[in-house]
Amino acid sequence: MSSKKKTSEATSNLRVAVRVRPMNGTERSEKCSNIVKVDKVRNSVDLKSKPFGPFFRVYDSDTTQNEIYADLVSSQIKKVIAGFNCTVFAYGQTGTGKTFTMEGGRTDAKSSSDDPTTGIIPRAVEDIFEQLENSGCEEYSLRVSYVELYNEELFDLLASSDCEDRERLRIFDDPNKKGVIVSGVEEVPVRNRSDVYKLLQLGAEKRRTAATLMNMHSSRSHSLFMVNVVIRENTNSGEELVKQGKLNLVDLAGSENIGRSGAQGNRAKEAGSINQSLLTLGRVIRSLTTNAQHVPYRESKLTRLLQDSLGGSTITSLIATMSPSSSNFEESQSTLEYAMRAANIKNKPVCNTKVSKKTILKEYSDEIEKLRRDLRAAREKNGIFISEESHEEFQKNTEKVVELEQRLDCAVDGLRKFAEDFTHMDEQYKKLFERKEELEDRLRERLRDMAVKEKELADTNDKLDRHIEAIGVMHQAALKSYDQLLLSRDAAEEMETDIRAFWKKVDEMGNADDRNKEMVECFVEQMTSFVAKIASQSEALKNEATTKSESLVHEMVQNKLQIDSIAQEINGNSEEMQSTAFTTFQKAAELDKRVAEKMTVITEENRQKWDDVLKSCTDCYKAHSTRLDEFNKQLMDRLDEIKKQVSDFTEDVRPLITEIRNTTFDAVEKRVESSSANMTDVKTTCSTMAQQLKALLGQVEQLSVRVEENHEKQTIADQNSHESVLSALNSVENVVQSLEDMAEEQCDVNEIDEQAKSDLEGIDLDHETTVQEAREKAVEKELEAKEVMSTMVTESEANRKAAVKSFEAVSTKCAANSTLCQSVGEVIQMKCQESSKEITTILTNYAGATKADTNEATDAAGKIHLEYVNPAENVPPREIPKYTMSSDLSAPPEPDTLLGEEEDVVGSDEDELAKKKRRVTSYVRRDSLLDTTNIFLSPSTIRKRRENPIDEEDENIEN
Ligand SMILES: Nc1ncnc2c1ncn2[C@@H]1O[C@H](COP(=O)(O)OP(=O)(O)OP(=O)(O)O)[C@@H](O)[C@H]1O
Repeated sequence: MSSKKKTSEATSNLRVAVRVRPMNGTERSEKCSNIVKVDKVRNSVDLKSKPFGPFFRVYDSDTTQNEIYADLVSSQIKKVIAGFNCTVFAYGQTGTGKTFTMEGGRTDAKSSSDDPTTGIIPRAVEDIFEQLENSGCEEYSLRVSYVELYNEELFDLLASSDCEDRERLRIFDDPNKKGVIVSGVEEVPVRNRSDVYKLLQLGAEKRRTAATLMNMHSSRSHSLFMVNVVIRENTNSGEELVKQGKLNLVDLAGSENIGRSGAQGNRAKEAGSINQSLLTLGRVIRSLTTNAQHVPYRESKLTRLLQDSLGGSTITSLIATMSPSSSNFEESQSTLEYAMRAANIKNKPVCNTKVSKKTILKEYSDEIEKLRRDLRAAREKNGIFISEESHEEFQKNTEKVVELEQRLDCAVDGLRKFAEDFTHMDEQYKKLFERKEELEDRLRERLRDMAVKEKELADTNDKLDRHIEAIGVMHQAALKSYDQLLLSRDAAEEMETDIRAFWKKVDEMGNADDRNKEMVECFVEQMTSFVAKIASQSEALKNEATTKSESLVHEMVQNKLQIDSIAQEINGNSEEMQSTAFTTFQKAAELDKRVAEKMTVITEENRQKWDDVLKSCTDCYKAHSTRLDEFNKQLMDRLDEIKKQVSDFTEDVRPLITEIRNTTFDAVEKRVESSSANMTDVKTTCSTMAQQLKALLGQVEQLSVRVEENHEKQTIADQNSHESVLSALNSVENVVQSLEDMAEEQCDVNEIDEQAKSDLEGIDLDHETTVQEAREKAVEKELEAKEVMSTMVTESEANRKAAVKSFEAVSTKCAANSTLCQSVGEVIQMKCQESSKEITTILTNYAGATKADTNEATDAAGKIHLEYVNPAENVPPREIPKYTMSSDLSAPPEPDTLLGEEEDVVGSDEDELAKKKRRVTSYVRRDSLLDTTNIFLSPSTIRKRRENPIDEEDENIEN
């Protein structure tokens, strides 16, 4: 009611979410591209890479209806139940999914579980019911109203009247609140979930839709679905408090480009009206976000209806829907800008406080009374308007009367609804009370039952205590028996073990005796055969040894004879070697001597010849040089003479110059001829000298070959002198050659003659020096050769003497060895004969002794008589002694005697007790009987059986 006090929360921004629907068939067929990217991390949307946001939430085309509801709306339902007013509205371009988001995909759905495309409105109502039930709230009332705003006219979608004559609804400002009152709207009570689906279907049928180019079922109006929740609480003082919350779910008509949507006629008018109201909404949003002084709520009915949701005390969420397609770029951009702006709107949510029933009734009656008064006054006022001028005022007053009447109707209607709600909640309370009574009766009955059961339980506990006591006594007795049995059984076990060991030993001894007897018999047999074998083997050995020793002696005699002959041979050989060596050494000495002498002679001859050759060579060169000098001199004289004649002629007879020239030419020719002749002589002489030198060279080579053949050692020593001789001869040859060359050259030029002469002189000089050096080297080498020879002769003499000495020593040793061979051979022969005799004697003795031994062993083996005593004879029979039996042990007390009489037990309790009794009995029996009869069970087996659950034992016994 108007006078309800409210508690406020902190300021909060409008919660704006953006939802992008999937591409539709038209967009896909037109091959439009996706220009929208949803960033769920940053809660922003990129449109053609331009970012918008951040928003409260962003949902891509894959997001389900359920996800959006759970994420965005569910929390608001809690607030509604807590007493807040909440609004969720969808805004966006036509065909982008506002109706799909708010209402869902199907109109015939029966519940959200039946259809996953179910929208926010049905889910919200379902959720309200669920949350009310879960919160344990028993007294509540839900009313829904559903209106549409079409062409700036408000119509009730739940009114019973037909489509055509639907009554327009009026809106009044609520003087006490920031909102409006919709006069005459149906507020249909909803008692369960399915009611909502029916109402939605009814509303959807009435809502104005039409096919446009953008949407086959385009909503041509804005729709507002309102849920009013009234909750009653009863205080301890018996006061009734009422709490109210309201949920507005708004599906706006889509903003549209009339050109693109193809709207014409009525459709174009609708679109214009839709765009107009959306424009006003935009202006309101802008004013709210720019802190403008005036907010134009009153400019459209839409903004009047949403006044409290925009900048008021309502908790508001806006879902901006958009297409991903490039074809809707501009509309999408405008939607996102709109959403960005709306996100800045600040609301101050206020919680409606709980008001008592009395207060509400008083408020209603006060308001109705006031309205009646006002109405009366207005009607009375109408009665006094008589003049024409006051007609306008009359008109105004009439309107006021009508408004007051409607307000009064509203207030009365409100009171009626309140009374209805209360009646409904009273009914709920009555039902609750009845249920409570019923529950209390049941509780009392249960308590009575419980008292009886407690008594029975106490009795049973007593019995159980006695049972437990009895079981304890039996258990002690059984334990005692068990301990006794264990002791007896341990003793018996020990004895049994001893007896078994004894019998085992007796058996083992018998077996061992059998085996020993067999072994001794076998041994005697083996010994006998062994002795016989030994005897025969020793006889054979004796015979074989005799044969072998005789053959050995024979072989030794042969060997001795061979050694004798070898010794004699050594003797002969040593003598022969001695004489041969002597002769050889003598020959070698002589040879050495002869070689030395011969070498000396050859060397001497060689030197002599070499000297002669060199001397003749020197002489020859000297003579040649002299003759060359003379020739040169003659040549020069004659040239001087010619020169003189030529100069005389030139001076005396110039006209005869030609003749003189000819004469001179002739003279020159002659001189050249004579020079040629001289040259030929010189050449001949030179070639003769060369031949002589070559012959000498041949002799020298022969000599050197001989020297090489005679003595190899001398060759090494002479090698150096031979090489020097060869080099000297080479240089002589070179000189001869150069002399020949020079002689030829001299024919042409006097200067060359001069040069040749001086060269020749130089060569002569060199030659002499070389010859002299060669001579000196030859003398040196000869001395060296002689020295080597004498050293060699001395060494060979010494060697020879040493060799003779060693030969003598060797031959002496050979003779001694030969003698030793002979004597050793004789000793071997003698020893062999002796050994042979001894071996024969030993073997004879051994054979005799072996025979005696074997006879003795055979006798001894024959004398062995084995005695066999059976250990199993004369021993007590194999019987296990008898041990203490269960009858000798003190029997455990019977459980019946311990438990006493059970006459007072009846019915099923008797069965129960009998069962327990049986279990105890079986337990005792099992412990006493099983343990005593199976005396040879191992302690671990018995322990295991004791530890088995009684029920299992029971089963075994019963089986
Ligand atoms: N998220 C979605 N997933 C699947 N289909 C969708 C989705 N959103 C919208 N649609 C489909 O797109 C079509 C248009 O959606 P809807 O009628 O809800 O748009 P609108 O915004 O209410 O349009 P108008 O403003 O013209 O009434 C429908 O067929 C609907 O089923």
